[in-house]
This record gives sequence, structure tokens and C-alpha cells, in this order.
Amino acid sequence: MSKRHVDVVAGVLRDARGRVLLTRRTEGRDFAGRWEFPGGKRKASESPDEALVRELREELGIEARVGAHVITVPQEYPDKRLRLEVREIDDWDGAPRGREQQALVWVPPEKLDRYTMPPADVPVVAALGQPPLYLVTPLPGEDDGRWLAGLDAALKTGIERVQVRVPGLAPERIRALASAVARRCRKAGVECLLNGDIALARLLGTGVHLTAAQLGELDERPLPGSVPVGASCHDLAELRQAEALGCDFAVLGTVRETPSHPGVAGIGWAGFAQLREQVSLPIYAIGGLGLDDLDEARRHGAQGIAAIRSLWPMTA
Ligand SMILES: Nc1nc2c([nH]c(=O)n2[C@@H]2O[C@H](COP(=O)(O)OP(=O)(O)OP(=O)(O)O)[C@@H](O)[C@H]2O)c(=O)[nH]1
Repeated sequence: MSKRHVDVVAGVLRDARGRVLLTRRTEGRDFAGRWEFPGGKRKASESPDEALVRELREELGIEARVGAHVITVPQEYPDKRLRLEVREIDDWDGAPRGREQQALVWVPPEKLDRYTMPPADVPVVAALGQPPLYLVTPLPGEDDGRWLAGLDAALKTGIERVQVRVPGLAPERIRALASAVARRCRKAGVECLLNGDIALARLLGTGVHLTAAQLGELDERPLPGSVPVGASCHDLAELRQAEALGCDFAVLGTVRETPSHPGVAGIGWAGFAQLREQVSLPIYAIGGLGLDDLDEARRHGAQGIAAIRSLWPMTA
């Protein structure tokens, strides 16, 4: 029997100190005792805004003004397929209180991941706190100085997460480039991950971005939680392995056909969402995407966009 679809809307309320409101699911409901963003099921007759205003009135006793879209997460649960649409709440009248006997807590954004939440909320918490763009470096041409100037220009645009991917170069040149990028990222307060090279990542104190082939060879997270671990995935088995290893995020694609893989059809946004709903991980979409695709990516449950060309401000 096919599972029922449920549309849920939830809100991000922030107090004057920037803390975010979580409420605790009461006994007798699924995920009882876990923390969540206030909200609930949308009725067929309601728009998402209307449903969210009603739910916040019923649950918290406030009159809310609904703001920007944050992320819409498709998530499969044992008994249903959920679509969780999360919106900012710009302002409200009244003081939030638990009208349904639920506990309330205001949490600094960087501490949200300490609260146990339903699986669909893992990508939501990441969308609130982690970078929406993930730059993958292009191959350098002859001139490494020019390539590093390209990186500097990318960092100036506000990129906060970078993967050093320079396959096929001599090992000494890879080491030199990786160490130069790591230094620049550290100075700029930007996360740096090396593609595939766990030993070099340990040496340089960076994160690592696992290739799909590496995923199958590992049985535990290769680096501590203090540095990021990402993974490239193309199918459900790889996503599940990335999740089992405790990766911080995955990259999934390709969404569109790209010049680097001509003739390989992309999975499209529907294909992306269908894979996304079966794991509880932040996932970047990759494959022929640029800044213009960010909104659509977020509407299909993506953390954001990973890209080479569109995030690199000059030709290498
Ligand atoms: N409000 C809210 N619901 C969430 C979040 N994350 C998440 O997975 N959900 C799921 O979305 C559904 C929301 O349903 P609800 O809270 O309105 O309804 P309920 O449990 O009373 O459902 P019931 O009518 O099936 O008993 C639940 O399955 C809940 O687990 C979240 O952050 N906020």
C-alpha cells in the first residue's frame, strides 16, 4: 500500500537575542519527546501561510506574520511521506506559551543540533546554520598563482565552504596547493575540505570530502567532529553509507546534464527529492547549477548548491 502524503508547515521564531524557539512533542504522538519547530499539518483548503498562522495561534497563542521560505524537506517516515515546509516568522503579537501542554525552549542557533529532533529537521537545522554554497575548485592551468588569485576572489564573494579538488596533478603540487588553500581558508574563517586525501587532511588539519569509492571502503568516520566530513553520492546506497558513517553532509547529482559529463542525463529536481527523502542528512545539489538555482534547490530539500564553474569568479 502506498504511504499517505502529509504537508506540514513550521516556523522559525527568533527572540531579541537571536535564539530560536523549539517545542517538545507531547506523549501519544509520533516522535514523542523530541524537539521540533512549532507548526503542524496543512489542511487542503489552506495556503501554507494560512496553515502556519492557524497552527501558531492554536499551539502558542500568538498572531504570527510569516516571512521568507527557509527550506522544504521531503522525508519518508515508516507510516507516511512528509513534506515539511519551514518559514521564517518575521514578527508576532502575544507571548508564545505552550497551549497544548508542550514544553518550550529558546535555543542559540549554534546549539540547535544538541536537541534530538525528528529526521526531517536535520536538514532544517543545517539550512539555518551551515553555508548554502559549496565551492569545488576547478583544475589549475599552468599558473598556480593565478588559480590562488581565483580562490581569493571566490572567498571575497562570501563563499564559506571550499573543497580542494585537483585530480591528476603531481602529488607535490597537490600538497602545495592544498596547503595554500587551507592557509587562506583558515585566515578567512572558511571551511576547507580536501577531496579524497584523508592522510593529507589530517596533516593539514582540514576536513575531507570522501569520494563515492571511499564511502564503500570505510566503516567509520575518518576524522573527528571538529573538522567537516562530506561525501559525493549518486544513489541511495551511497547516501545511506554517508549517513551511517556520520558524514556532516553529502553532495548529490548530477541534477542537470553538464559540459563535464555530456550525454549523461541529470536526475532532475524530482529525482533529487526522491533520494533526499530517504535519508536524514544535509545534501547539496550538484550538476550544472548556479546561484539562480538556489531557491529551487531549497524547495526540494537541498542544503544548497555545490559547483565549480558558477562559483569560481574567474577562468582558471
Ligand atoms: N510541527 C512540526 N512537525 C514536524 C517537524 N518535523 C517533523 O518531522 N514533523 C512531523 O510532521 C508531522 C506534524 O504533525 P502534527 O504535529 O501536526 O500532528 P500530530 O503529531 O498531532 O499528528 P497526528 O494527527 O498524526 O496524531 C508529524 O509527523 C511530525 O513528526 C517539525 O519541525 N515541526
